[in-house]
Amino acid sequence: MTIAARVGIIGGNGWLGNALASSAVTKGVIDPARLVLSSRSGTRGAIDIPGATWTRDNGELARQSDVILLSVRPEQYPAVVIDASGKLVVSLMAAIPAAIIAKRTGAERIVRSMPNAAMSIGKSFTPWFAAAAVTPEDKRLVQTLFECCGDGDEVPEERHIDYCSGLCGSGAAFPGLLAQAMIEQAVAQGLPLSFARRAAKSVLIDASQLLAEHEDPAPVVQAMIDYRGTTAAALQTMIDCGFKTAVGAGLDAAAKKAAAMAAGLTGQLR
Ligand SMILES: NC(=O)C1=CN([C@@H]2O[C@H](COP(=O)(O)OP(=O)(O)OC[C@H]3O[C@@H](n4cnc5c(N)ncnc54)[C@H](OP(=O)(O)O)[C@@H]3O)[C@@H](O)[C@H]2O)C=CC1
Ligand SMILES: O=C(O)[C@@H]1CCC=N1
Repeated sequence: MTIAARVGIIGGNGWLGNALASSAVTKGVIDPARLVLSSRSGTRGAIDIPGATWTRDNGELARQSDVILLSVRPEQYPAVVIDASGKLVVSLMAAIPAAIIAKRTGAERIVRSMPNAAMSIGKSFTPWFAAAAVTPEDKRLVQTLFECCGDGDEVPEERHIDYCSGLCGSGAAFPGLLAQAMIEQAVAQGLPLSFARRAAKSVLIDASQLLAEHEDPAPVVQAMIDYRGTTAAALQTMIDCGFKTAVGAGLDAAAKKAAAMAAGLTGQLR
């Protein structure tokens, strides 16, 4: 699908906004002549998108766009004042509820999404929630857009997006934490740092592809436990030490942080 609508991205020079814009143009999904990007400072280190229009004026961007993506940080959103009445607004922002976006923009067709940092390498799985007024055609557009940078899927309730702040948005950082823990342990055992880094990254980037062959990771883990060897000992000990509890607490913490960020901004978002 190519997107015929005019698309505007507020925060188009940022990590996610710029990744989405450049992937959509590179894949031929958006014609750069129908793309407007805004920021306060200009392109500033962003990937150049020949043919796209840059502006510092979000009002102008809104006037020139049928679909408006909000890709500023939550704390920057109070300064973004636009009239998007009758338009589709797609938020990439953590924390900010759809009702607040609707009230501030005048739009009824609101989508909230939760990408992750891997959008910059075309590998973000991006869940999205659509408010009641969003049309089936809007939904196809949103899914097409997110497929430019990986994949996506609709979630039935808005609260799932806040939960996905941890599962999907923050989740991209979890393998790094596991790698770091493995490296620190290996170095403590006297292995050279460069060796430990190669070993941990190989496990997390290459060996993890074992999962790609299975829809459900549970049989992969179970097969290792059933083998009753060193891997089973490692896995069971990690589980007994609270691995699953720690993961659950981390996911809950991300969702709670999203709620706290939203509550902290309430006064500024009237
Ligand atoms: N990065 C991530 O891993 C994830 C981020 N998100 C969400 O995505 C959103 C974007 O994040 P990310 O791309 O990382 O953020 P960045 O800080 O990289 O990008 C935000 C951009 O917005 C621009 N900006 C700020 N204020 C305005 C304004 N008033 N008008 C126009 N542009 C403005 C900034 O540029 P300038 O200073 O030049 O104006 C900046 O480059 C956030 O809300 C975040 O919660 C969600 C999931 C994962
Ligand atoms: O860390 C953050 O706040 C952003 C939003 C969700 C994931 N990353």
